[in-house]
Amino acid sequence: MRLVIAIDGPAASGKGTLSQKIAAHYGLKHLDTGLSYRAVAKALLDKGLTLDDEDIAAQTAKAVDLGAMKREELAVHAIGEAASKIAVMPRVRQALVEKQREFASLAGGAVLDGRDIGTVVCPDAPVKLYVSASPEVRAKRRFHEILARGNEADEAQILADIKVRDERDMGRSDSPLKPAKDAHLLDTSKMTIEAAFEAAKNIIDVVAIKN
Ligand SMILES: Nc1ncnc2c1ncn2[C@@H]1O[C@H](COP(=O)(O)OP(=O)(O)O)[C@@H](O)[C@H]1O
Ligand SMILES: Nc1ccn([C@@H]2O[C@H](COP(=O)(O)OP(=O)(O)O)[C@@H](O)[C@H]2O)c(=O)n1
Repeated sequence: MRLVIAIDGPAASGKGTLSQKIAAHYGLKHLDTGLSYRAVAKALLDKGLTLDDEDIAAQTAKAVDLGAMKREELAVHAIGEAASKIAVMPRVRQALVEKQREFASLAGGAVLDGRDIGTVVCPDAPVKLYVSASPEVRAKRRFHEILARGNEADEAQILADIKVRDERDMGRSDSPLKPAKDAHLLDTSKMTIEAAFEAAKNIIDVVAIKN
């Protein structure tokens, strides 16, 4: 069966963790589309280039190789912030969405996670999940994630940054973050990773049986 699973949600809601578990369980490839926006931002920052020139950002986006993106290099907090700034640019999105759709058309199906997978990248996906959690819970998760990597972090600052990023991601005119009309909503605020995975599996299995 060719199963495409679209997973969207705000920063640190747990969509990446859930996507990896779902991909492993169903034997599907996984693409974290956030990394592609982060790769553009990092390339610009590394070269000391401005984040607000759409021509330069779009050229950089065209050169992104989805197969070469490394989470360890791109998971830095500041790169996430910069990514959401270049992600408002339509021509950056166009270049990256083209590559993401190509990935989604992989023979055996795939799991993609991001902000616009169910609404723009794969609007025909048979399974769409919208993963959320309160800003406070998400800030705490990201805070512990940074500490676990051996780095220092300020939880209040992370919460403030998450709120600004939510506003930017939900408020932009091109492909704003929102649940697709046919998305299943999964609020993980009070769920463990395992409980969120079980809830997602129950939703996906119903679709998988029908197909
Ligand atoms: N349901 C959950 N309960 C507790 N921690 C979680 C849960 N889901 C994810 N996490 C943790 O929260 C952090 C952010 O999760 P991640 O999957 O990277 O979020 P996103 O991809 O939405 O940014 C990670 O450290 C992850 O282990
Ligand atoms: N499909 C996507 C994925 C990410 N993005 C942008 O890229 C930024 C970083 O995404 P990410 O998924 O890596 O961020 P986290 O949720 O891991 O913090 C987001 O804040 C969005 O602005 C997007 O616009 N569309």
